[in-house]
Amino acid sequence: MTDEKKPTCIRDVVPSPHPPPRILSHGIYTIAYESPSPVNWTSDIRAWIEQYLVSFTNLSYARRLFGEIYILAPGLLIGHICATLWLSISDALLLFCLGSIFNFVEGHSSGNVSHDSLNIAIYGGFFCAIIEPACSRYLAYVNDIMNSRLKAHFLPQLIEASMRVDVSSMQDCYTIFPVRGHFPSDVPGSSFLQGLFHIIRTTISLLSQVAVLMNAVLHKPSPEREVLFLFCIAHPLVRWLAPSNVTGTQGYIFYTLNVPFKKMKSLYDLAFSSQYREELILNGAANSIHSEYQRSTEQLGDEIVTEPFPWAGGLIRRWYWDFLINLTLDLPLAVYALILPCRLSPSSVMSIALLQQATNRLSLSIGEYGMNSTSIKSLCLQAKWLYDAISYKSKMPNGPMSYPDSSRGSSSDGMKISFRQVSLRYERCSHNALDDVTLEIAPGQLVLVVGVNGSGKSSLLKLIARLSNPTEGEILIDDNSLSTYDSDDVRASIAFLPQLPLLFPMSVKENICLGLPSRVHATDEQIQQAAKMGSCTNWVSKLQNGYDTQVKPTHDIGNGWANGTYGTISERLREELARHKQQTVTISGGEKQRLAAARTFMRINHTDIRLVVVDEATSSLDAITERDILSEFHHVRQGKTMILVTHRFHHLVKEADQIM
Ligand SMILES: Nc1ncnc2c1ncn2[C@@H]1O[C@H](COP(=O)(O)OP(=O)(O)OP(=O)(O)O)[C@@H](O)[C@H]1O
Repeated sequence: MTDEKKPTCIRDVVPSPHPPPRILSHGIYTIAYESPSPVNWTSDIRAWIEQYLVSFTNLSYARRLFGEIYILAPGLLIGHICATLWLSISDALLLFCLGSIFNFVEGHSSGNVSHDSLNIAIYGGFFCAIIEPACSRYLAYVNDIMNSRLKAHFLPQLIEASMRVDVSSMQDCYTIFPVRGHFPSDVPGSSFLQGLFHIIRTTISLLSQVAVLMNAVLHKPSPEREVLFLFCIAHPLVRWLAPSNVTGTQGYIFYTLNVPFKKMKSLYDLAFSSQYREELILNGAANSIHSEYQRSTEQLGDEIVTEPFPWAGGLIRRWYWDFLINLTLDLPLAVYALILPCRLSPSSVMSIALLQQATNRLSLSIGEYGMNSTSIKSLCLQAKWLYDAISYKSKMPNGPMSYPDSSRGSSSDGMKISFRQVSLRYERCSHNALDDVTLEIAPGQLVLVVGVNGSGKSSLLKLIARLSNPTEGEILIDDNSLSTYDSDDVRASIAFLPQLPLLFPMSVKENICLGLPSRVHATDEQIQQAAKMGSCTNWVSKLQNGYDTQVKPTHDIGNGWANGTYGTISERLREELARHKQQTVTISGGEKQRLAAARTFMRINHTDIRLVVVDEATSSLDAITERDILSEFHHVRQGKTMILVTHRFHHLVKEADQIM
């Protein structure tokens, strides 16, 4: 083991093979984006084909996901498709009805009137107006049910996959589970489905509107037809070409190194977050927060702090794009009059009115299309991410051997542990946490591990539970390499009481029973016995709901929106909200350690434990409780190896078989 606490980890700087990004400034923020590479037809076409082929491969994931969703809710999905199709064409139908009404007005002025088409247009318009909200409501209803079914189907699979992720890989959780969001609002598969329907709806909607418009335009005499045609395509074309921001259509990142701003952000968190309040008051810092904030504000001055999003200043696309968009949308009448000054007739005016309506609707549809930039490619990727996440394979695969196995040398006295020149270096660390460790622990031994802070005691114990693999050397359990065993079996044989035990957001009872195999259903007596061994009985009896008290409430309540503003609720509703809030219990450090000890005893009492590890788990306990708990561990030692890490070891020296 290394003897002294070394400096904290540093990240190795790896030179990037890519050209440096382009940099923009926006107030306190620096914006970095990649410039589009110059056009190189051969490589561009090859890249395009490669991309297409990749999308094509990923298409199978999308097909699979869609098939799975169909099986979950066939009737609802078909209903969803029908409602979406109707909503897709309803704008075009309305446009068609409007065109018919204009035709009627035109015909009226030229004496060529058809009342039938007028009736159809009026009834058609009414029908569309009634059906559209009904479809929208039906879709909202279907989405809710679909989301519940998707959650019930995919979340257990994702949770199972997540539990296969080892400790160090879990730090990249967002890379492994890009489909995972906030519970319960984000539903795996839902954004895929919504994206798919969005593409269907906007594409059909745009095509049908353009078709209706073209049909109207093609019936006009030349050159009126050409001018109208120009207007028809000009606005959609400009909107399509216009970049969404000043970096073009490129993605970008932004960051700030502004010191006063960062300080203001921290102070803001301190001022409004409940977790710091007690410490702030105790440290007498509560009164200085606002003056510190004031000072940082003055240092920051008039700097722009608005985050650089495309709709904020500094990132907005060049002014002429907006000018062109408005020109093609709002000024057809003026341009029309300019080009055809002597040709204006009542019929032309009708055409312009129709055109104006149509371009407005088209503009809305294009805006909707652009707002959600889902593409078939990204849908396929989403489906791939979901299935990749579900089929995640651990970086530390389980070995084939079950544990314990008496035919392979597992003694009934407990676990035998051997370290052969083991070193451990954590990822992105500059120094070893353990250096060339060789040790031998016989079955049933009581071993004390002592050492200065940071010398690697906890790391050594975590290696035995295979929370990480050694960088060098080998660990043997019962004379076989640890990696040849099924890690779940080995962990099931270890009761590990960690240094900083965590309480889980469950009841006291569930906290004690966590870790029992699902086949074991603990009775109240068994729970109370474990609690007694962990010295919990006294303080649990003082809790309002005893063993059913929720530790760390989940706070699954909240207030909604009123007139578009969050949180504007009356005093009466505020009281009602408070009434449903779960009571928060304050648990001291020592009580946490007792509860964790009770959990360990529960495992020891009801599962086949062969190694007990207690990693400085009594540091917050008073002397009497520490003695009681350690003597309980002593009572259950039979048939188990036991490793204790402690700084207060003198009274244990007599009983220890080994001191490391
Ligand atoms: N997950 C981790 N990632 C990176 N470095 C770590 C990690 N865990 C521990 N270390 C580093 O490894 C070294 C050994 O830590 P470890 O917790 O094993 O020491 P310890 O002897 O148990 O300390 P203490 O007595 O304070 O509990 C320390 O330098 C620590 O900073």
